[in-house]
Amino acid sequence: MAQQDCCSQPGLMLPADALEKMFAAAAPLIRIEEVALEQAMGRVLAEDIHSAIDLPLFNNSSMDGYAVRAAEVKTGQKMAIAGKAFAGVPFDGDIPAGACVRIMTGAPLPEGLDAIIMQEEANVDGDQVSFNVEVEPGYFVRHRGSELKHGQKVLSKGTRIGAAEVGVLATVGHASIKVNQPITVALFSTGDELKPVGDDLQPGQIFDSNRHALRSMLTEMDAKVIDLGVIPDDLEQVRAAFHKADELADVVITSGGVSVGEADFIKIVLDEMGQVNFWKLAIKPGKPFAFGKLPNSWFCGLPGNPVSSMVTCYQLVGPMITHLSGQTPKPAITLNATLTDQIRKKSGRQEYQRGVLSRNADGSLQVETTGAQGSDMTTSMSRANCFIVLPWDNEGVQPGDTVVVEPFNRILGGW
Ligand SMILES: Nc1nc2c(c(=O)[nH]1)N[C@H]1C(S)=C(S)[C@@H](COP(=O)(O)OP(=O)(O)OC[C@H]3O[C@@H](n4cnc5c(N)ncnc54)[C@H](O)[C@@H]3O)O[C@H]1N2
Ligand code: MOO
Repeated sequence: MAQQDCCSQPGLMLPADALEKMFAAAAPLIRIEEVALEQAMGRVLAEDIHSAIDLPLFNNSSMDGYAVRAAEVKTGQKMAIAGKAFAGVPFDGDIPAGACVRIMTGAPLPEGLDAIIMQEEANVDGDQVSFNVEVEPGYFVRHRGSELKHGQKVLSKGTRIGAAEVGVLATVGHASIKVNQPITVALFSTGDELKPVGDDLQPGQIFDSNRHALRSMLTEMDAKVIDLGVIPDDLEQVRAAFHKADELADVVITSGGVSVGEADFIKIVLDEMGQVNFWKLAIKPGKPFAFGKLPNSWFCGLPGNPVSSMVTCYQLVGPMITHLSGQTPKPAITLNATLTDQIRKKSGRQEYQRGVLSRNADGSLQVETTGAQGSDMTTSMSRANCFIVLPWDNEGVQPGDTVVVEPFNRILGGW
């Protein structure tokens, strides 16, 4: 806060301060339900998960080969093969002294044997085998409980369940789990100029692209999106859309009409129906972002310029949805990279330039901008794989300067 008091635009917050205010205003919406493992992907755990079993559940072989008593193996000396052990079909016969068991990967280690010799080191001769190596007890054995003990915590409440977590849940035998209900978002675009994609365009009209891009981003945030379409620049219709959205969802998100123009009704209706917590931030693009409270929901008003709407959705709505969903946030990864081109900038707003991050032949990271950075240029987003983040007090950077980059996460098609 001290920074912006000094030099950024008076009264305008930086994104980190805005997020702090949003999180302080809105408590997580914890509504627990039980879902089957098949429906768990993308949900947030409402409980700690403990393993119901030791893992591995039994001593088993990590190689195809021969199970032996390590002390009995002498290089080149023949041993009798007492039988076979397969994954799912254990060997349960007697194993005379000096004998071994043919074993496959994942098969339970027969009682009394303590090591595995891989088959590449074995020389089979009828029902006997000799080995090229001698081994210690435990060799190529995966021991019961070596990964996890029964009752041990494997996943924490607040974890977003991704593919790896689904794998863990299945491994430890959880067929269903308690999760938080998804955050519902009602989304609409505003603007007389906006036509549905695919319609014929009259002079001055454009396709409503923001709603599609934002719906896609929100879906990647694991929100349940209620798409309310395009609302014309008409105070009554904007008001009606707000009421409907507020009835339906936890969060209402609009794009457009949030600036200072004569057809910008968003802030007027927010003021009238609820409260404006803040409006305008010291960021570029995305300055006119609005956050507030409606009777039943939280409100985020995104600027109409396509890039501005996506940047504010990523930088502000994303963390807010994570917070509301009860998820433990993962820290954003930032990297230092050498800039290849010049960026002109004035002090006052934190900028999110779109960049392409790559590795040089010498192994160092470099980043170039996607070119012209107009906030109407959607392709500047699709060509990028990162934001080049220039702090509010930066006054331009030159080729060869080190800059901070934020690689896109899955919400923008990244990792
Ligand atoms: N006098 C000022 N004018 C503007 C300011 C300002 O501070 N003073 N801020 C500028 C900035 S920065 C932005 S960002 C925009 C945001 O304005 P709005 O949120 O009111 O957006 P609109 O005026 O409705 O639209 C802006 C632009 O984006 C196009 N648009 C809108 N919705 C969509 C959509 N769903 N799909 C595709 N494109 C969309 C719209 O046609 C306009 O071209 O205000 C500046 N003005
Ligand atoms: O914030 Mo506006 O997004 O600079 O075009």
